[in-house]
Amino acid sequence: MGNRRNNGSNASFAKRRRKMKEGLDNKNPNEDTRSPYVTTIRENEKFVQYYKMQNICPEDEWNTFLETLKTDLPTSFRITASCDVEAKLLLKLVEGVFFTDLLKGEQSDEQKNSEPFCLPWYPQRLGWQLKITRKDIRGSVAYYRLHNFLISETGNGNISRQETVSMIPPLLLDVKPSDKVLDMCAAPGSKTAQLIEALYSGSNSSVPGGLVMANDVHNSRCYMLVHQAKRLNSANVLITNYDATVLPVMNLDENGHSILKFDKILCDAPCSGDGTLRKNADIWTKWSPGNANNLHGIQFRILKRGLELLNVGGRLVYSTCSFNPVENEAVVQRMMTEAQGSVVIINANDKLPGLKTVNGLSQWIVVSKDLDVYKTFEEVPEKWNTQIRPQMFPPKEDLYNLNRCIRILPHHQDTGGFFVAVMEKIKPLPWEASITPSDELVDEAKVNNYKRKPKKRKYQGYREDPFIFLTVDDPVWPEIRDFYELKDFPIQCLLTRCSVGKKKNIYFTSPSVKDIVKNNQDRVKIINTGVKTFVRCDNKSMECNFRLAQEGLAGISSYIGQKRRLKLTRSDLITVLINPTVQATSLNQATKDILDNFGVGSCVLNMVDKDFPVELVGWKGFSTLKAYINGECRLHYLRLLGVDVSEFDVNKFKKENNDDGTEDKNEIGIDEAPEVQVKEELRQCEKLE
Ligand SMILES: C[S@@+](CC[C@H](N)C(=O)[O-])C[C@H]1O[C@@H](n2cnc3c(N)ncnc32)[C@H](O)[C@@H]1O
Repeated sequence: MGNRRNNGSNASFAKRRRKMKEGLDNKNPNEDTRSPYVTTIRENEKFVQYYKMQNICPEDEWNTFLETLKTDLPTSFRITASCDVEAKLLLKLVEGVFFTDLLKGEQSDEQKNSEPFCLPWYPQRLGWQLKITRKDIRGSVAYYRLHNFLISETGNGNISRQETVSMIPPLLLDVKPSDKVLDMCAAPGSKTAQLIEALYSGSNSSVPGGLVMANDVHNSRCYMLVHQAKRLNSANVLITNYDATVLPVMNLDENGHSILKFDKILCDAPCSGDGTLRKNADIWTKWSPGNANNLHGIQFRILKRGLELLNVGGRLVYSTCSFNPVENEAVVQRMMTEAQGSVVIINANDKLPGLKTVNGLSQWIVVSKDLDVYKTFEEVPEKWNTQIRPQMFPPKEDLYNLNRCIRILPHHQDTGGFFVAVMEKIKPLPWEASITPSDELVDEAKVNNYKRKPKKRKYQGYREDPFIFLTVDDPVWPEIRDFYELKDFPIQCLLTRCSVGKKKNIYFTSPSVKDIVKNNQDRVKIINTGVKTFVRCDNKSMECNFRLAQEGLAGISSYIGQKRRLKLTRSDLITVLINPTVQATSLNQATKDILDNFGVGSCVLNMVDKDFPVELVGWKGFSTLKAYINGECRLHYLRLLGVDVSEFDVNKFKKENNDDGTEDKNEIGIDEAPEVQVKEELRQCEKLE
């Protein structure tokens, strides 16, 4: 258990064998030169003593709890819920093609041990767990197809590989399409992705009314959020870079008369992370009770700011991946004391039927980093007074229903550990009652001025380009509007990041996000927003200098007229998806006839099917048609259309064993940018003439 081999896979062995053949390496291939196993120590006496005293786990389960913590974490993933139709089709594939062999019929021992199972509490059967680890999947011949599928669909945002317990907090927030949602400590963003998906799931609009603001204090980690948001192609997301304890309020108008308060807030606080011991085994050696004491203060301040930014009637979920009551119940209790009845803890236990949890604690112990136990703050020696605070101690009686919080223990469902509290704000916080929106801004300005005086703050990370919104008199607008026959288009929702020179990419944001960015970008550090929608492609054969981008198509499709739309049959669409470029003559006669009179350039390819409507960006050449989408997206739609794409799968095990170095993969994807292709066609026509 817990063995890690440094750089010693079969793959590297096979590679070396090949190199030998070529005379590049004169080592004996039969000699195992791999470095020895490095054993990770999964023991910590203080951890055992501490948590036994804390009673986080029933006594008779303690040994199983501890033994489970020492094992590797199984793999889990979930299917993206944004689009119900696609989610159902993907689920059918997962349960069919990928899991049939594992669920029934002939099974190897390897497969028997790794049976996948559906997480009973995850809606619509979209959450899955396998009994084997990610490393096992990567290293298993039986699983290469599933592994390839997961990677391929993850890249395009159709599947998310996410730890099982991490899926819980966003579900408990119960996000609706119209909700304004804040994710305070969001990076790397697996929960943010779930929150974004929830906006779309059940919405009857491709641009829901709500939004997700994802924030993180670390500039570099904010770019992980940009990556997450990009996978989901949402116009309803903005990413900010702030210390969540002083997250500024957002103006909704120029004068600051109206400010943004959120309906749902996720406060997934930074924590000591001992719930992730199965994944991050190095925590075993670093673990100390002092870590939790040091984090309690910031966790409390983040939670407090969250509740300040929450609407009355709104819901906040506080979560950590730590077992420690000092980071969990003690933080919640401290907040409840300050909130003086304006916040209630609601029962998280019955919200996800099938999820096994234990109730939050109402009693716990507070210790020094040396494990000295203190019953009251008065007993704490002065030297620990900055680390151990009076508010960390448990209440004499549980006035706030701390037992309604939940803890997930690893041995109950073969997962990581987690803590969640669901809170609702039922009236303004005591110190909010007399504050008007403009007071909040004035107060904030005072805080900022005060902060700036002693030390000029250095700008952290990249300086972002401004977000420049288009207006009706923008010179590029008429050509875009006319070419795509855009009707009643909210042009004020289009933006660029180019302050000088030609506009390159044009992004689309939802109206709600637009208002926030416009009214705050001068005072708040916004890292990213908008989904790429129009891209400059200077091509003389096309009447407009901007092509459509697949990423933004869903958001603007309803405004696009018929002139640039092409209806395809199912078989036409499959042909276009399989081949990088298709001659019009190889399509259905009716499609070919339409194509004869269809102008060159960017267009929308529609497969009109009541069960599975598909809409893709295409490119009409002089006599050709192609889908202007990436290779993974092609594979995704081919899979959903029921085409067997296994010929495009790379069997890395087989590939490694090919002594001649040949690959077994058929490539799929765009071979050349359509504009290059058109130029080539033009040259060919000129030659013929
Ligand atoms: C537990 S992780 C969040 C995981 C994330 N919610 C997810 O599901 O992918 C905590 C995050 O909080 C961020 N963080 C730490 N201190 C913060 C602060 N004062 N304000 C905002 N974010 C903070 C860290 O950079 C880290 O990304």
